[in-house]
Amino acid sequence: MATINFGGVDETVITRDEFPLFKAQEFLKDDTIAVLGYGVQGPGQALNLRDNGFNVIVGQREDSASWQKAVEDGWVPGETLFGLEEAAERGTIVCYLLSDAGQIALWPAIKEKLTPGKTLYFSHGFGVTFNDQTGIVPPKDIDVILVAPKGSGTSLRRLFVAGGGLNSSFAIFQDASGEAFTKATALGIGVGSGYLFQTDFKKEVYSDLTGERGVLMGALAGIIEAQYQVLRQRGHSPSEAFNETVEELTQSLVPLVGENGMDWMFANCSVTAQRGALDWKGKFREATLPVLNDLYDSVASGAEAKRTIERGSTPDYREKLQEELKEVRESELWQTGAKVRELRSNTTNVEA
Ligand SMILES: NC(=O)C1=CN([C@@H]2O[C@H](COP(=O)(O)OP(=O)(O)OC[C@H]3O[C@@H](n4cnc5c(N)ncnc54)[C@H](O)[C@@H]3O)[C@@H](O)[C@H]2O)C=CC1
Ligand SMILES: CC(=O)[C@](C)(O)C(=O)O
Ligand SMILES: [Mg+2]
Ligand SMILES: [Mg+2]
Repeated sequence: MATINFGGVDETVITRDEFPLFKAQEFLKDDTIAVLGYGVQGPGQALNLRDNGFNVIVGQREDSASWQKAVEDGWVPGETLFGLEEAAERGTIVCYLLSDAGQIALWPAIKEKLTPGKTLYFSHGFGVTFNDQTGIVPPKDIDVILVAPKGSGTSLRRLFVAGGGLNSSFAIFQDASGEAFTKATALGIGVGSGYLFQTDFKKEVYSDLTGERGVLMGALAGIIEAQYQVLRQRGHSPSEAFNETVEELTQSLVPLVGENGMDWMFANCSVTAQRGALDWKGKFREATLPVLNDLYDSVASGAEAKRTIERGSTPDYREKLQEELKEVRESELWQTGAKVRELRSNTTNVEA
């Protein structure tokens, strides 16, 4: 366990240097890790764990497209791929990676399989933190832990395959065995994280729900729509509005932020751009602060959880989501994006 100073604040972080993969393999060598759910996190985590040498099985609804995907990924029905309840029965560590609404529906059946000595693993603090709404109250005689990769399961897998990894936060909710901490560490290293940041279930879910509804997804999508709309209404062409709102952001500027911070991105832009950005960022901050505070209140009151559960529990929730995504995809903004993406000059400089 290392103490690392982040901007003046000390935090606890576990690193792969102090807890190498062989130690994780040794610690979990007698365990069967059952990954329930094969949506986005399920495949990422199950495949990384399998490739890292752990005993992994997958549980998924038999009549689903994801079952087929699991078969294509090399999980063998009756050997390493089972129905949800059977996988939970066989696993000593049950990774509950159904959608947060799906976890509620399956809980009564899965709870029965969580016999003393087993471990229940989440990648989100949702089910346990909002248990007044989810009904997810784990039995007292099991370990309950969390490892939450800080990104999409798709990235978790892609970065692993490319030889890297994605960091995770981790937390302990219940330590019946006295070994929950080591177990969470071993699993975090197992799914491919090089660094594990300690948190608790409530902090994980509050920050995660705020982040994805805010800057990471909701605010990003909203502010892009707003700027595109202004440029279009002021007479700019779709390609010009898109290039100045999205293409330059994703292709040029955000990678520079990721590489070396905001001031580095600024420093690689013109003095004119820097002057304007420094003058305007305060206005944007003040304008969005009330919205972000509303958002946090809505997360903390349980209202976001309530809405997620209600909307996610209707029989046609996937179709409805698809319709909403289709509307986004078919908007002028994102149709322009599709065309602009085709024109990326990836190969221009290598052609004769
Ligand atoms: N999507 C991501 O990359 C991330 C997800 N998480 C967390 O990981 C967990 C899993 O999330 P995702 O992979 O996004 O889930 P998902 O929405 O892709 O669903 C996972 C699986 O649950 C199944 N499922 C959904 N409703 C069901 C029901 N009523 N009965 C039986 N099965 C059902 C689906 O068929 C699918 O195989 C969640 O707790 C989520 O918050 C955490 C970090 C990132
Ligand atoms: C990818 C991730 O970490 C999110 C955005 O929080 C999620 O998919 O829930
Ligand atoms: Mg997240
Ligand atoms: Mg999330």
